[in-house]
Amino acid sequence: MAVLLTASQAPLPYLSGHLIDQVLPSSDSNLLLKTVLLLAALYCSYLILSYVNAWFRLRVRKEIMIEFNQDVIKSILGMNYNQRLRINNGDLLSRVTRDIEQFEDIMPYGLSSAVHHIVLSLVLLIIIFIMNWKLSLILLVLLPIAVIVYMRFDGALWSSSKDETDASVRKITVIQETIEADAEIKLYDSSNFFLKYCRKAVENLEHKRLIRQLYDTKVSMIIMGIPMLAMVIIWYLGGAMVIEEQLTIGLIITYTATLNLMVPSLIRIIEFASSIPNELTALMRVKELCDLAQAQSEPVSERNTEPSPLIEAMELEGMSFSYQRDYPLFSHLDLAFDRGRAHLINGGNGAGKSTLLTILSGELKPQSGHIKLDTALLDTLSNRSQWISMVPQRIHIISDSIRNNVSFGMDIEDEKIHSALSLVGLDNWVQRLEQGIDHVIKDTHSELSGGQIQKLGLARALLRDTPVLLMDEPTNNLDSKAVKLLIDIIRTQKQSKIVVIVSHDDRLFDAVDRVVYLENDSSNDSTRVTETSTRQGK
Ligand SMILES: Nc1ncnc2c1ncn2[C@@H]1O[C@H](COP(=O)(O)OP(=O)(O)OP(=O)(O)O)[C@@H](O)[C@H]1O
Repeated sequence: MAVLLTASQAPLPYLSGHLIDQVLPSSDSNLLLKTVLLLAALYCSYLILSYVNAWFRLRVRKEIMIEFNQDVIKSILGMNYNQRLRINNGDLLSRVTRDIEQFEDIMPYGLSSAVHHIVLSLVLLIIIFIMNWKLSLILLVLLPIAVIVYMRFDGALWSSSKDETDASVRKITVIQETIEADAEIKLYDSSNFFLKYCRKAVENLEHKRLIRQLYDTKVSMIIMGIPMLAMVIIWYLGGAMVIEEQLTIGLIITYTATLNLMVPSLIRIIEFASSIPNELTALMRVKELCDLAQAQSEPVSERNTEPSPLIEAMELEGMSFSYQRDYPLFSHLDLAFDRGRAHLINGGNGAGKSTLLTILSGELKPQSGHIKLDTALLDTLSNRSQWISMVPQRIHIISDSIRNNVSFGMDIEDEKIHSALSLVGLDNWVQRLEQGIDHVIKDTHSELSGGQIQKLGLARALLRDTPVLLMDEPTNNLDSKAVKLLIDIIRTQKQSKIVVIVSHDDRLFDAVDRVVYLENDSSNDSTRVTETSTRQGK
């Protein structure tokens, strides 16, 4: 369809020249006016055709890009924690967001645009060749020169724009780091150092920007200059041919109109050709990511009998795990957590507490051993979220309503959301908001306090009401009133659930029944459970 539309646009310059040639010899000014009006109508129809063509291509692109982005997100979500660790989450994020925008030209929309320009240029060339091959040869010689010059500048433009992007990312990072380190900058009186640090980044960016904009100007001069040169040559040679009666004025008009149509198309074709290597690299990187997700997402082989909702115990059997091949963090660890007690995991920094909790949640897979919920193996359960909920150390708030932040995809009645919010002490805050739980958190960084974020994460986990509740440093950012609420929550929850908490906070000791100490074993570098104390929780 797009090719047909394009091909129908190409004879326009010829038609205009031909009509002028019919009119001029008659010296009839009325006929001239009519012909010019007819030409104006033809040009209008050309513009309308161009619009329809673009509309058609954009519709196709919309459908394809929605599906494509969905597939990429699905692949990313299909990755398990271990795969993400291998790729490195930060890298994953920047790779996908940058790459996915980069290869639009080689997606069908971009391809159809390239095909449009190639077809248009080819048909135009064929028509003018049929009209006069001598003059067309001049165009054929000039155009490759234009292409070579343009590509020379386009390459430089591309690398300078890349330099500018890098410099811009660096500047943002520096400013972000300065904001984040604010307290320490003031504490260590290092404002001057940071001012210099920022100045250097901005100077670098501005320098790169200057170079790029100068290149930009040169390129646009060339883009304008080459067709102008071609036009002058056509007028001179064509004029001479008109004097010798080898050519008509209408044909010169045809040539200039052809040139005007062809130059933008040729530039687009060159841009397309020069961007292909980068776009292919971006596409391959996204494909590699999707393949990795598909190849490594371990299929749930044998489905196990699901445990009863009232799980008695969660057990680790001979569990070994290491982030780096030769440095095992856990070696053949056996550990059990039973229902009716709150278990606190304590120990030094880096002992592996958060890792252990992530393994218990099923997010991180140990290299060997099993995690069992009663007799059922955790990694064979069809729906982990039905059994386990977790308050992680870093809670992610999305720019959406409080309702969606707490329900997080669950279809749940307002009443339950309100009662979870009230359990964690957020009810007064929500009541003060005009929209209540429908209040949209626009700026997740500045609108909420650290404590509110922590409480939202807690409400999110409690709402799930699963037989296993895991919490990683749940007292983070909580004031003493909120810690008391949390202690009440732990005492209530442990009656019907397995509650495992990782914390350094002494205030939680009274709320738990058992403390498991993790300690680094210097003899083999792995972690061992050095003490398991049973205490009387209240
Ligand atoms: N993604 C990772 N890649 C490689 N090593 C990691 C990763 N996450 C944690 N580690 C390492 O594993 C060890 C245990 O980390 P973990 O965060 O589980 O300790 P922790 O006991 O929770 O520490 P803290 O009390 O400081 O929070 C540390 O040596 C840490 O450097």
